[in-house]
Amino acid sequence: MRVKICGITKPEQGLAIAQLGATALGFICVPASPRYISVTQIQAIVSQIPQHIERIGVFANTIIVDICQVAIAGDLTGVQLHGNESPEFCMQLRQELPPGVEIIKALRVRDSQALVQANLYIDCVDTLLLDAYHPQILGGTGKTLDWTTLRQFYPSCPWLLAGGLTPENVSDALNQLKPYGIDLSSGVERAPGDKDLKKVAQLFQQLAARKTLADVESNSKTLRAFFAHREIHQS
Ligand SMILES: O=C(O)c1ccccc1N[C@@H]1O[C@H](COP(=O)(O)O)[C@@H](O)[C@H]1O
Repeated sequence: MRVKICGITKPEQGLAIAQLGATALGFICVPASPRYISVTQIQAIVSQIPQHIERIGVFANTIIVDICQVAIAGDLTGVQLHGNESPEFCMQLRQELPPGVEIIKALRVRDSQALVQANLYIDCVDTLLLDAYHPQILGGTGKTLDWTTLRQFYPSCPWLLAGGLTPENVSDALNQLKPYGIDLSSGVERAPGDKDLKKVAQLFQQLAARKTLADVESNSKTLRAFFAHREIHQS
């Protein structure tokens, strides 16, 4: 599963989080956010982490030329659009970004209308991300989504679940939904931009425990099928 830890501001925390198992690190490029970092700070973090870790810049209502400049200078593998970017904007951005840079469109889910809106983006982005709606704050709110409204959400492109995920509630969320990946920020923090490595470790322990359980279930299913098959052929 893809696991993005967002709002990294310190190189040593970025490296530790990558070593704990994150597949992607997120950098907030939204000046109003308490987690905002400059492209120079992004470069300092990126220089410390292994090349296979995805590097996602988070933008909101930023002009295309500025997104591209940060994507290139920061050696980003993807950009996350967390504002009111239209499908046309995403298509235009695709033309301007270096080839292979992932476009993730975040939708802040206020009601089921947001899920209808998601369909409009499927052909112009690589991945969707669903976050909670907050009237004043764009992201990093710690608010959870109403997961029951997402049970029928099966878009034809990969999607990430975000919004108030924590080591405590991640299992509950994944028992209800089957996203392609998850994205956490404030749920693994001591303060905005200051990640709590103990919480990050707890998160990966939870995910590992779920994987072990799934492996055991799948092995016992295989064994049951094997013995059933043998019984038929021996009788
Ligand atoms: O984290 C921020 O400060 C932020 C600011 C502006 C846009 C997006 C932001 N973060 C994104 O918010 C979600 C969920 O965060 P949380 O887990 O509920 O704290 C995540 O996708 C971040 O990329």
